[in-house]
Amino acid sequence: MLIGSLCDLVPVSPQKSNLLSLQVDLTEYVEKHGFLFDAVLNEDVSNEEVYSETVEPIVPLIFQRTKATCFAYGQTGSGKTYTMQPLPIKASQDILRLMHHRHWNQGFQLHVSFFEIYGGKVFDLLNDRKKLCMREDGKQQVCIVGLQEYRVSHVETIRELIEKGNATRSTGTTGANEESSRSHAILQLAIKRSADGSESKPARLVGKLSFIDLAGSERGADTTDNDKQTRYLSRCLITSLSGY
Ligand SMILES: Nc1ncnc2c1ncn2[C@@H]1O[C@H](COP(=O)(O)OP(=O)(O)OP(=O)(O)O)[C@@H](O)[C@H]1O
Repeated sequence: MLIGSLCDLVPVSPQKSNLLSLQVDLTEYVEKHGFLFDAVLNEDVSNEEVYSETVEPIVPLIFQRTKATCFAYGQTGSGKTYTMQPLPIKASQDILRLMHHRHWNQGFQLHVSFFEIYGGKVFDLLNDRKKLCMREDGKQQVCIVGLQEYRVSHVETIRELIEKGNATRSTGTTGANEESSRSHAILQLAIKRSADGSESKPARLVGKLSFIDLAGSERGADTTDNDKQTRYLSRCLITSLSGY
C-alpha cells in the first residue's frame, strides 16, 4: 500500500520505474518515471507513526492558504481504510489545538464535509446520501454543489460525523476483504475565516486538508464500467483538490 500526500510528492529526474507503453506505430517502449519520497514506512509502523510522518507536518500549513490531500492507494484488503481512518481525527485534534492557542481569536473556523464517489456519481455522506453535482469554476477548481458542511469546535462532534458518514458508505465483498470499500470517500477539513476576523461576515476558505480513502485497485479483469467511471471522476477530483 502507498500512502501519500500530494503536497510532498515531487517528481525528480527519471529513474528506474518501468512501464511498457505503445508508440503510434505499435512498437513497445519503456516509460520512465521518477519520484521523490519524503519517507518510506515499513509494515511494522503504527498508525500514530504514519500520522506523524505524513499529515502532522502539513497541519499548520492549512492556516496559511495551503490545500493538501492525503490518500492511500493499493490493492483490496491491503489496509487503506485501516490506515486512513484515524488520520482525520488526529488532524482535527491538532487543528483545534492550533485554533485555540497559536491562532486564538483570529476568527478561524473549522468545517467538515464528507462525500463519496460511487458509480461515477457523488453522494453526500452527511446528508442522507443526497446526490450532488460536481462543477468546475473559472479558476479550474472543482466545486461540489450543495455539499453539506458542518462547522465544528469539538473533536467529539467530528468523530460522530465521521462515524455517521462511514456507516452510510457503500461497501461490498472482495476475495481479499469482506468489508471492501466500493467507493472513494473524501473527508474534508476546511479552515475558513471571516473577512474582518469577526463572526459578522461570511467566512472565506483559507486552506483545506482532504483525506481520500480510495476503493481497492483490483486486477484490470475485475474492473467494471462503474469502477472505471468512478476512477476517472476521482482522478479529476484528486488532481483538482490538490491544486495540481
Ligand atoms: N495494520 C493492520 N493491522 C491489523 N489489521 C489490519 C491492518 N491493516 C488492515 N487490517 C485489517 O485487514 C482488513 C482489510 O483492511 P482494509 O479494509 O483497511 O483494506 P482496504 O485496503 O481498505 O480494502 P478495500 O480496498 O477492499 O476497501 C480489515 O479487517 C482490517 O481491519
